Amino acid sequence: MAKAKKLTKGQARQIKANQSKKLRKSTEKVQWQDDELAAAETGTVISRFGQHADVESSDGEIFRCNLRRSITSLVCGDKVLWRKGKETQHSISGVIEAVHERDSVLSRPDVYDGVKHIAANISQILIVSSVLPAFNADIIDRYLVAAEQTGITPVILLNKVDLLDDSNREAIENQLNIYRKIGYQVTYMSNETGEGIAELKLQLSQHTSVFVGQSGVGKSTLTNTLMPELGVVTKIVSENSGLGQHTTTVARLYHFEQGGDLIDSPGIREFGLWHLSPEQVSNGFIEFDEYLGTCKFRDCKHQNDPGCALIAARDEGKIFPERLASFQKILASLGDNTLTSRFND
Ligand SMILES: Nc1nc2c(ncn2[C@@H]2O[C@H](COP(=O)(O)OP(=O)(O)OP(=O)(O)O)[C@@H](O)[C@H]2O)c(=O)[nH]1
Ligand SMILES: [Zn+2]
Repeated sequence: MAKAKKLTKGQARQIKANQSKKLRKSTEKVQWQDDELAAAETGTVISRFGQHADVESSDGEIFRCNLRRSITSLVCGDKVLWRKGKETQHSISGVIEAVHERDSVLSRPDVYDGVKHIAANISQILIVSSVLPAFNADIIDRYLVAAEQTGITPVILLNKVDLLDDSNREAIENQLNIYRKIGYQVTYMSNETGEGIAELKLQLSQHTSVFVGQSGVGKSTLTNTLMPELGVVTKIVSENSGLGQHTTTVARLYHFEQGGDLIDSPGIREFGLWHLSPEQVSNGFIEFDEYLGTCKFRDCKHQNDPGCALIAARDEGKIFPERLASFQKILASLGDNTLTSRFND
């Protein structure tokens, strides 16, 4: 397990730099008055809408808040210092004063800002795969790369195991065993039979999680299985906010009954299909770490290049051929944007 959690030095540095930048920004600009400081409470942003955000107080009440102008970045999952307003105006009942340092942040490329943050303080990314649509290790690898880049622990779920049969079982199990050997946790489950659901509930408690994975693997069904009351909650928030449909497109944090939180939005579900750089792809294959940088040529493309350390490692049985093939395929696909272009516009 330890291996799956490991950050490359570059990733750790980047995360640290981003975090201290963020903290500096949020503390520098806030001029605290003593009475304001005394009245400030800690809360969690459960949803962000334009200039407003819904903050959940420590006792579980939800307050719609304005943001201090000094706050430059605020997303679902952020821990904040906030104050109740003196009176409620236009359903606004508080002010967010400052944002706590983030443990992690999910981001996506953005044409205007370079990078757009979408959710903070996630501690676990669950990559959902399934038997139908057909199990696809290349897509899992893309999600793993994206997850490793954030420093958040990825876990692999195989959903719809009720559809495993003699025609597909062996191939899928072999592939998933590769991930286990690399150090990833893999859970088999089914919304249909309930297999693995109890195990999954345990896995979700103590964490703020997101479900990612290609369309049709069963993310919505799974969310409903775990949170049958979710439909009701979404409806209440939509009605109160007056923002109607928009509320379902922004990220929102939900609590699991048995403990643990889920942050969900269509944007988050597509995480991992966004553009990746060759460096991110290399760092995302964690078991390649010790071989990277040791190829004969510095600009080795790891395809058919002479003296490629990755190819040598594969030939010596030190890395799985399936993973190297997948790595090569992802690298080769970075030029053609068929998978990423619709998320980059
Ligand atoms: N046999 C079987 N079918 C399932 C299971 N879980 C979900 N499904 C079915 O798979 C289909 C797709 O499920 P969704 O939950 O909509 O998938 P999704 O990942 O949310 O898809 P998007 O919303 O497009 O991202 C639905 O018809 C579900 O009923 C399962 O465990 N077994
Ligand atoms: Zn190489």
